[in-house]
Amino acid sequence: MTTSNTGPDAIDPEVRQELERLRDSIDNIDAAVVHMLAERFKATQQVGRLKAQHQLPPADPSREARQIARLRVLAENAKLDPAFAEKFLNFIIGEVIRHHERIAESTQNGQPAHEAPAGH
Ligand SMILES: C=C(O[C@@H]1C=C(C(=O)O)C=C[C@H]1O)C(=O)O
Repeated sequence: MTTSNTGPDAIDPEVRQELERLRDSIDNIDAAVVHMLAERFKATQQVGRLKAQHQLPPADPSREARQIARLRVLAENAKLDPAFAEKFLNFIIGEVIRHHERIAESTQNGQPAHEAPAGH
């Protein structure tokens, strides 16, 4: 990235200060999102191991439908686009199901369900 319309020289100092303040806030929110996602994946990995040990299927579409309905209401109340919230949750759930499939495979192969970081 050699060109940018937010380079320090081009911006009024007051505008730059406001931009920095907002970006600090965005950075804090992004950090919180990462930490919350890490906690969520820790919980879903445990669900995956439990399902594998008891031969339960990796995906549970009825649970997903309830989560999506609930999240859409939460999003609407929070003035967040419910379609975006649904897409975001589906993206995460898709990754969780892939993890559960992998845990089930390795459990069937006699390997202990190991503690790989989520997404690996
Ligand atoms: C975590 C679970 O497994 C899957 C993943 C889900 C999720 O990430 O919220 C929800 C339902 C399942 O398809 C579960 O069954 O609770």
